Amino acid sequence: MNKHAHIALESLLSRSSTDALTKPAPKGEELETILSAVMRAPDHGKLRPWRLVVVKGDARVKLAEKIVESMKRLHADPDPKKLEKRYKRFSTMPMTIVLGMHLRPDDKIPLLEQELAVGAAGMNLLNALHAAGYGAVWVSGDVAYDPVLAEELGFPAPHALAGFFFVGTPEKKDHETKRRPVAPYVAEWTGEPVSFDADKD
Ligand SMILES: Cc1cc2nc3c(=O)[nH]c(=O)nc-3n(C[C@H](O)[C@H](O)[C@H](O)COP(=O)(O)O)c2cc1C
Repeated sequence: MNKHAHIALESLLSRSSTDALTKPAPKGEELETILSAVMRAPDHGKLRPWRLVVVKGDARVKLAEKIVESMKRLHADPDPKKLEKRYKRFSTMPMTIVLGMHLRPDDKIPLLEQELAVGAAGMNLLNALHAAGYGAVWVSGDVAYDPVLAEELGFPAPHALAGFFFVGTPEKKDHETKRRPVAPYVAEWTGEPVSFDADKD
């Protein structure tokens, strides 16, 4: 394996999520390079259904307020502690990138494939952030499926949100979590239906 392949694989194999994030978050040209990784996501029909919304600085507080409003909309009697926790997370994370989906329900490309392409874009974003030395975590929660919040962020139906990426510098240098072996999730098909050790009780 050549050196570049080794470095790229090491990066893929060592990524793990963290929400223990501090400043700095990427900015300027470095951020643009990282975001460019979404343009390498596989994409049936060249629809490019992913959209990235960068939320930083004072706008974080505005987003946190919208998140709390969404929670109040979705729950008749929301737990004040949960409201406070979510407000704090969204208002203090160094940066949040909202991953939106620009969906075309009438296109010949099935909606699921459009959503899968956005998922692949999200994965590329996480990997690019990690490769550049930043930390991140992809979160959703029911607010991610609130059409009113989606519209407030620029995604009126049929467009929607795929989630929120908290982005920053990992507080712990070695935050990497243990990687599970892949063998239980792999099978070779030789003519009969396969089964996986991962699915055995
Ligand atoms: C679409 C999507 C939504 C997610 N939403 C949440 C969430 O709301 N809260 C959470 O703790 N993890 C959520 N996760 C999982 C984390 O992003 C992360 O993958 C998980 O904590 C495992 O960490 P790892 O990426 O290091 O394996 C979500 C993942 C995906 C793909």
